[in-house]
Amino acid sequence: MRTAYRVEDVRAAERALMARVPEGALMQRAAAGLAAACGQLLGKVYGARVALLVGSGDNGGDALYAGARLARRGAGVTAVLLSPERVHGGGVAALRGAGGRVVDGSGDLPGAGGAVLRADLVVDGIVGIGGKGGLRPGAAELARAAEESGALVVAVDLPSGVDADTGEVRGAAVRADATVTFGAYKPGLLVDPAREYAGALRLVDIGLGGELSAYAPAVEAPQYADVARLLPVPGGESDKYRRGVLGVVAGSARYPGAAVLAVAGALRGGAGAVRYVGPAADAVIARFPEALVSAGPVPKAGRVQAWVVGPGLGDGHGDAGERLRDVVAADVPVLIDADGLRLADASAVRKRGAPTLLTPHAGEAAALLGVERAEVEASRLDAVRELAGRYAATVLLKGSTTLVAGADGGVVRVNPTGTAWLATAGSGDVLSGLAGALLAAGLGARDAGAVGAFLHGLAGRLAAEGAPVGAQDVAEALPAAWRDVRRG
Ligand SMILES: NC(=O)C1=CN([C@@H]2O[C@H](COP(=O)(O)OP(=O)(O)OC[C@H]3O[C@@H](n4cnc5c(N)ncnc54)[C@H](OP(=O)(O)O)[C@@H]3O)[C@@H](O)[C@H]2O)[C@@H](O)CC1
Ligand SMILES: [K+]
Repeated sequence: MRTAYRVEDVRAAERALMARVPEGALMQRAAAGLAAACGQLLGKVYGARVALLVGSGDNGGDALYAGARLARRGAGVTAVLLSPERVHGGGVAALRGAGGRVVDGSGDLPGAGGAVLRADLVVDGIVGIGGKGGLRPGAAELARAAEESGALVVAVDLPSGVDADTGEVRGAAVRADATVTFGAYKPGLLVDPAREYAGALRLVDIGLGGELSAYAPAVEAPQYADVARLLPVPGGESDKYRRGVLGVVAGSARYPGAAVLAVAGALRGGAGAVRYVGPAADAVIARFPEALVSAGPVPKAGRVQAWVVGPGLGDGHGDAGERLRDVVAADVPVLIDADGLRLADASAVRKRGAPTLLTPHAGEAAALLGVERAEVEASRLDAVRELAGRYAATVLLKGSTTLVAGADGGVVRVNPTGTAWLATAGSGDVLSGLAGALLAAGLGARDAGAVGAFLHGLAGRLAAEGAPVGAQDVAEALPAAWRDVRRG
């Protein structure tokens, strides 16, 4: 797992560690890691033009000490100070001692902007975990100059202007090609919209690991090995029931395709068998003769270990409402998606005894929360936690960084395999069948959501290879995604 910790926990761990190491040692470790990363990105340090954007806190101190190291290796380094009267004194002295230049960036001074515009590399040390809100005007102007310069931009600890804990970007922020972060990832580096500003991530070990083990991460991103451990690979004793039989209530006369895609996601995603219940039975059986289909009712469908309900149900007219109620009342894990989210009775969902997994996209989450879609997109971590609490359910919030939160308020999983090519009609139906198959195989709701999102993202990438794909292609690529994960 790639783990990210809350700022207050990082700070507490730093305090504990600082009490045991010489003064300034942590900043020197940070600066050494930062300078090494900058050197690698530049390729050739000697003769490179480097501009440091230096704020008044320790984030600026890191930039100054790293700048001094680059200057000693022959780079031409200019520090632009946003508040010359409140700057890290030791850092300025070190830079000057190494032959670096210092200019006043607090006013409208041509020297400051010029240094940024001419730079090969801009180091963003405006603000780190001490930041509040979007960048202030002077800092925002320098961030714009950095973007216009075409230089490589390396953020120190965090891109300045993004919220470390929530991933929110409320106002101007630095857009970095790479972010060198210290001690631990911060949640905002893994979650959009902030993640998009961070570029490639590099973690510098400053010795915080032991102290941090006292805290639980706020966010974690599963890696290949984590997902491989959770894959329900059949053994010698497996039969279709042991692998998991999934019931699917999806599709309508108007939207039969949603049923076909959900069943495709389940069968390609590892279900031992799928029982489809609803009006799209003919369409399902025509495409998947291995599916067991019936028109209903749900209680007569036969034994299943989990249900998926919702994709393509439409407005809930006819028997659809009854099928939905029966599934919500079932004593097995249930995944509710799409129209099912809108139509399900919230109090019946909350009262369920077996695990529940809700899989809204931002628009659906916004409707459930009674806020604008843009608000959910701006504040995805808050939104997914809030929904999970309200529904006493596990919630998978789809999007560029898909999130999975449990009702217990614990660590939120973020999926690292997403791709914009997955933003295509029916792709969510495939995910619901896939994650439902994982529930039926016995994974808990958080694991089923996280593993489903990981495989779905990977399948999307494999199917797309940089070109458009349809949802069926994504379903067809699921076995390849499985193989990829098992190979590591
Ligand atoms: N502790 C450690 O062991 C280690 C810490 N390390 C480093 O220290 C960093 C944390 O340093 P920090 O606490 O000094 O805060 P920091 O991020 O520099 O920001 C505070 C300054 O920013 C300003 N400011 C705030 N909001 C702003 C805005 N929107 N736009 C513009 N300015 C804004 C704010 O101004 P003020 O509100 O005071 O006027 C204040 O002056 C951390 O990220 C890491 O890089 C490493 O060396 C490893 C060891
Ligand atoms: K920064």
